Amino acid sequence: MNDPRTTRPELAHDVRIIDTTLRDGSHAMAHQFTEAQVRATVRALDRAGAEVIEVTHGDGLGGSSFNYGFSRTPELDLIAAARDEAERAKIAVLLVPGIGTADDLRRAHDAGAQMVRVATHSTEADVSPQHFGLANELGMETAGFLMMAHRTGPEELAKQARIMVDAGCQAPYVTDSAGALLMHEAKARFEALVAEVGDEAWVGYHGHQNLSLGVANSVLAYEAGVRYVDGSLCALGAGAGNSPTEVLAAVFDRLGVTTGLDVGGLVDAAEEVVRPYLPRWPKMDRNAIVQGWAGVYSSFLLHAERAADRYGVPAQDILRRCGELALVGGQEDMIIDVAVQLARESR
Ligand SMILES: CC[C@H](O)CC(=O)C(=O)O
Ligand SMILES: [Mn+2]
Repeated sequence: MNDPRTTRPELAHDVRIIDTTLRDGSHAMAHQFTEAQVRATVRALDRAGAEVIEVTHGDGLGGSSFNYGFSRTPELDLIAAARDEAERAKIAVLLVPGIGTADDLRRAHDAGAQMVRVATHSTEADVSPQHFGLANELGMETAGFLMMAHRTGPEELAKQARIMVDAGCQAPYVTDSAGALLMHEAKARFEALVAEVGDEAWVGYHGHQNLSLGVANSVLAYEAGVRYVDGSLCALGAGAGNSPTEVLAAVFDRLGVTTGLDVGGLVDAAEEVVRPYLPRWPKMDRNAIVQGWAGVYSSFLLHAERAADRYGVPAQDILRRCGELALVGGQEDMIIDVAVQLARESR
């Protein structure tokens, strides 16, 4: 019988930075990327040495919908455009089982995607095996997001990573979707995953800047044996954004940790390519800080701000209530319920 476990890819550098400007950044762009923006961003990242560039609707394949927000440009067109522009970089897609389907993954692969990151809530890895199986059949590289990792302790998170790796995942991730992990909490999770699967798979870290700890946690991650680290140009991502790719490259360079990235090229890409199309610079404003503080899924930010306008209640109150209710990714429709409830309570 075949061992379903795959071998992890060789690393070209000490750490592999995966850029998610064109996927997590889609949340901050309200999913309005144009093909021209995607092409220009891929070109700049590719020239600056990016090894992997993720391109998908913010909520992953199939995310373009009433619940999550419609894409301006079909994601398959964006994936194909990215593939067309990238001379060296691999194009990755994200898939949340239940939002995206096996057929979405086949179509993304046909459009040029070479890697898939399968994302589940941090206690739900058991919904991922069929997608890892398909990715392995298609010959795609794989990674697995254990989302909202602050809500699951190190030991349980490591067990979830084990489920993913046994299903063919090459790199399970500590995914700090809420940007809530304090440094000691992040470190404990990195160490637990590295101890559990580190002989067979790479461990990854995906950070958000809501409490301004994405870059610091990335350094701790590397020190703990994590080898895939996510970033976004200009931090473009949900909530206060992701760890900025250009800052990660500069910090790792100062530490003597090789990434293969050209810091100057990335700083230029951030300023000259991404900054001009930013609807707003992702930052630690009141609502984003509340997300990190209350442990709320970063992707809820724009949904909560829209509900705040519509129902006349502060977005920060909506977000705090989402935290109290322990809502998870996929429960975006509950944000409206929360806003309606808060509006009633304030009458
Ligand atoms: C599935 C969407 C989500 O944005 C994935 C992610 O980046 C996270 O959980 O932080
Ligand atoms: Mn994210």
